[in-house]
Amino acid sequence: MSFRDRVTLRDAMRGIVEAPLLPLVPKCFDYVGDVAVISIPEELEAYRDSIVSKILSMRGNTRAVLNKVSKLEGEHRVARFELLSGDSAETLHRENGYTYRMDIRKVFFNPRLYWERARVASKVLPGESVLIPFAGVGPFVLPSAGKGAAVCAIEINPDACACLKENVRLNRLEGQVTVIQGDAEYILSHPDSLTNEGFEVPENGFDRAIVPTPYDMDHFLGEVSGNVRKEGKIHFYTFKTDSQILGLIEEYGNMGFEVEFYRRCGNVAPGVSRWVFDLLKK
Ligand SMILES: C[S@@+](CC[C@H](N)C(=O)[O-])C[C@H]1O[C@@H](n2cnc3c(N)ncnc32)[C@H](O)[C@@H]1O
Repeated sequence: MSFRDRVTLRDAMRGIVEAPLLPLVPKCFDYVGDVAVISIPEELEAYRDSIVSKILSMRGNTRAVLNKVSKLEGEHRVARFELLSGDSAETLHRENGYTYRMDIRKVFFNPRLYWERARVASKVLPGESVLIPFAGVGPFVLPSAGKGAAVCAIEINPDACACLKENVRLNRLEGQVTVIQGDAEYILSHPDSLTNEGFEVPENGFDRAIVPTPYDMDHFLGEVSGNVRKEGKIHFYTFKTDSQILGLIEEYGNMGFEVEFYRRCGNVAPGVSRWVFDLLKK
């Protein structure tokens, strides 16, 4: 069956949900491991059970269904969910050859970014030192370590940190990853704290930084840059409208970076997209 032939959830609910409400049924939903994750609009409250039954019938091994009831919230960037089916939302998710244990009710994870993460990991070279602040459960960390880099990962959410440590073990990458729980802004402005945690910072700075920046933390680029060596690389994620991009390229040039590549990696709000910039520090 080709992608075009695939039956969407909305198609599958035709004849079950009354016609005027059908456009409100999401066309698709995500899987994190064997947990299906959907956002059911309030107007479809009366159809929740039938939507859940349909989702469970669409893929045989679905163990739980989560309904996302809020946007990402707070410093940890975690949404609120209702468990509509199943006993637990803890799962093992496979991405780009690595296994991640997590419960997305406690940690941030977006399965749609798998291609972008593979793209960035493909740039990492064996023996590099790589800094990854805002590391989450490790989707940039494990593939970088798997390429033979020495990775320093910083994450503030204790639940995400615990998952990240377990995921490093699960994928047998213990020798190559140092996980530090704490505020990346504080830690990078006090480089001694990296050494105190057992990470040997290269004398001239990291070879590479991968920065999945949360909203409103663009100022963090300066902090990261101070920890990256001259001619080192920074993969910087930021949320912007199309009209802001040209100005941003100029701004990065003025900050002493060469923009080697940039691309949009998904919409996050009307008119606003997540962008990645591959920067070379001059
Ligand atoms: C957008 S998520 C990205 C997570 C992960 N890199 C991924 O792609 O799945 C941002 C992460 O940064 C963490 N975070 C937010 N503020 C932080 C801070 N000041 N220091 C360290 N981590 C922080 C959040 O807990 C969250 O896990």
